[in-house]
Amino acid sequence: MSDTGLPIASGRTSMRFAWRLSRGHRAKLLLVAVLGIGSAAAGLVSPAVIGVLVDAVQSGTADGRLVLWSLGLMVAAAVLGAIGTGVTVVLAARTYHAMLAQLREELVATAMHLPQGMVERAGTGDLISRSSDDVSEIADAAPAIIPAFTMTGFTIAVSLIGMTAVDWWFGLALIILLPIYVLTVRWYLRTAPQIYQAERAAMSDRAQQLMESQRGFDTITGFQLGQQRHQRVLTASWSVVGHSLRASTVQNMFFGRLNLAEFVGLAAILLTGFIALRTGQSTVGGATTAALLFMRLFGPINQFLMVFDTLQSVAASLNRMIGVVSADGPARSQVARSSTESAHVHVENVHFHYDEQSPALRDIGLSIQPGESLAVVGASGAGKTTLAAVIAGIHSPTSGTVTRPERTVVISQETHVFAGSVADNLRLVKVEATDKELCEALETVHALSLVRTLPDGLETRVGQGGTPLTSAQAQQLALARLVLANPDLAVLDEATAEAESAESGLLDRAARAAISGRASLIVAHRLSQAASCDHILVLDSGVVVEQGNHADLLAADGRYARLWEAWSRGRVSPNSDS
Ligand SMILES: Nc1ncnc2c1ncn2[C@@H]1O[C@H](COP(=O)(O)OP(=O)(O)OP(=O)(O)O)[C@@H](O)[C@H]1O
Repeated sequence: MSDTGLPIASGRTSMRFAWRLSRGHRAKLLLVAVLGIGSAAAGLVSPAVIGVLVDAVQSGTADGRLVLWSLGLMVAAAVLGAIGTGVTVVLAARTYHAMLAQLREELVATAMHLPQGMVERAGTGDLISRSSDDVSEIADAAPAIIPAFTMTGFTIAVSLIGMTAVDWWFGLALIILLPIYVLTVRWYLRTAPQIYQAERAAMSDRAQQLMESQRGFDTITGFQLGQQRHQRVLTASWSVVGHSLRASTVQNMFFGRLNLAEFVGLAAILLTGFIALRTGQSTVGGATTAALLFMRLFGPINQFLMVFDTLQSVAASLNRMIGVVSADGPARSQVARSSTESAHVHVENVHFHYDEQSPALRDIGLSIQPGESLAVVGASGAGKTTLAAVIAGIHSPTSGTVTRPERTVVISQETHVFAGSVADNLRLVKVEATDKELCEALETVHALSLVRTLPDGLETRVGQGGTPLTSAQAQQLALARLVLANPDLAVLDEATAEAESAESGLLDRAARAAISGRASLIVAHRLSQAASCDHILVLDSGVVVEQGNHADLLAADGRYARLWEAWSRGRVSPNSDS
C-alpha cells in the first residue's frame, strides 16, 4: 500500500513540522512541563516524611506534634499534587487539541490541492483515514506525552538522587536494571513502528472499502454484488483486527519485560537494604525511605517507558498526516511545469502517461487566447478528458509545459448537487452574491424559469434528501455557478444529455452563454458543441491529428469531416440544436 498510497513523512520531517506547529503554543507547553515537575515533586514528600518519622520513632524522639505536622505535610502535598496533575492534564489536552486542529486544517487545505492522480492512486479512503482515524489516535494519546515525560522523568531523577543520598549502595543496586531497560526499549523501537504503520495502512484500506461500497451502492445492488462487497469489507476489517492484535502482542511483550525488570529491581533493593542494615551502613528509617522511593519508582519508570509506546503510535499517525501536508512541496514541484501566471492558455510538447505502457497524450501543443473557445473532439478513449484535466491542472503533465490563467474553473462529467438550497449551491463560489446576482446567473444559463417552478424557488432544498434534480438540471446549476465564479478559463467536460434530446440543445445554449467572453476548452461529446467553437482540435490515441475551425475542417474533408458526417447522419439538420 505504501508504494501507491499517499506519502508518509520521515520522523525528522515530522519533528520539524511539529516544532513549527508548536509556534504560539510553546509558553503553554513549557507551563505544562513546569506544572508536571511541580506535581511530581509534591509526590516525593510522603516517602521523605515517612523516613523521618520512622527514624524519630526508632530514636524515641517522635511526639504528637511531629506526627501531626508530618500528616499535615503529607496531606497538603497530596492535595497540591492532585490539583497540579489535574491542571497539567487539562492544559496539555487543550494545547494539543489546538495544535491538532491546526494540523487537520492544513491537511484538508493541502488535500484539496493534491494532484488528482496522486489521490486516485492512493484511494480517497487513505486520505479520509488520515484525517479521521489518525487524528483520533493522536487526540487520544498525545496529551499524555509531555506530562508523562516531565512528571515521570523528574520523579525518577529525584528518587534516584534521594536513594543514593540515603546510601549509594541503593543507587548502585538500581544500575543493574539499566541494561534490562535499555535492551527492552531498543527491541521495542525496532519492532513497534512497522507494526503501527501497518495497522494504520490497514485502517486506510478499510475506509476505502467502506467508502467504495457506499459510493457504488446502486451498482452493487444492481449486479447483486452485496455478498462480494460484504466479504471485502469483512476481510479489510479483519486485517485491521489482525494488525491491532499484533500491536497489542508487542505491547504485552514490552510490559512483560518491564515486569521482569521490576522483579529484578525489587530483589536487588531488598538485598541491598538487608546488607546495609546488617553492616550498619543505613538506619531502618533510611532503608524504609529507600525502599518506599524505589517502590514509587516502578510506576514512573513503567509510565516513562510506556510513553515510548504512545510515542510510536502517535508518530505513526503523525507521519501519515504530515506526509500529506508536506506532499504539498513535491506536489507543487510536480506541477512546476504548470504555471498559472498567464491570461491565456499555452500548451507545449505535453506528454501524459497514466502508466508506463500506454501514453494517454503525446506531444500536444495548443493555445487559447482570452475570449476564445477551443473544442476537443475524438473517439471514445482518444484522450479528450485527459487533455482537459492536464490543462486544468488536475493532472500534472509527464513532460512539457502548460500555462493557464490562475482563475480556472472545471465542470466535469460528474456534477455534484450539494445538500442545501439552490442558493447555497450557487453561493459556494461567491458567498456574498445577492439573490439578484443568483437570478442573473441562472437566467444566463436559461435555468431561472426552472428554479421558479421549484416549490421554494431559490430556497428549495436540493441534493440528498431534497427535491431531486435531473442530471441536465444539475449541469445547469453547475453552469450558473461558473457564471458567478467568473473565471478567466472555463474547462467543460460535461456529457450529460444525449445528442438530439431536448435537453442537449438547452445545455449547449447554456454552456455557450456561460463561456461567452472568456477563454474556454470544451470536451465536445456532441459535435454540435464543437461546431460553434472558434477552434477545434481532433485527437486520436492521444495525438492531435487535425485542427482548425468547423468550416475549414469540413472543407479539408479529413478526420473531422468523417466524424461530423457520421454524427449528423440521419439528422435533419446537424446544427439544429446548436
Ligand atoms: N485513471 C486512469 N487510469 C489509467 N488509464 C486511464 C485513466 N483514465 C483514462 N485512462 C486511459 O487514457 C486514455 C484516454 O482516456 P480519456 O478518458 O482521456 O479519453 P476520452 O477521449 O475522454 O474518452 P471518453 O470520450 O470515452 O470520455 C484511454 O485509453 C483510457 O483508458
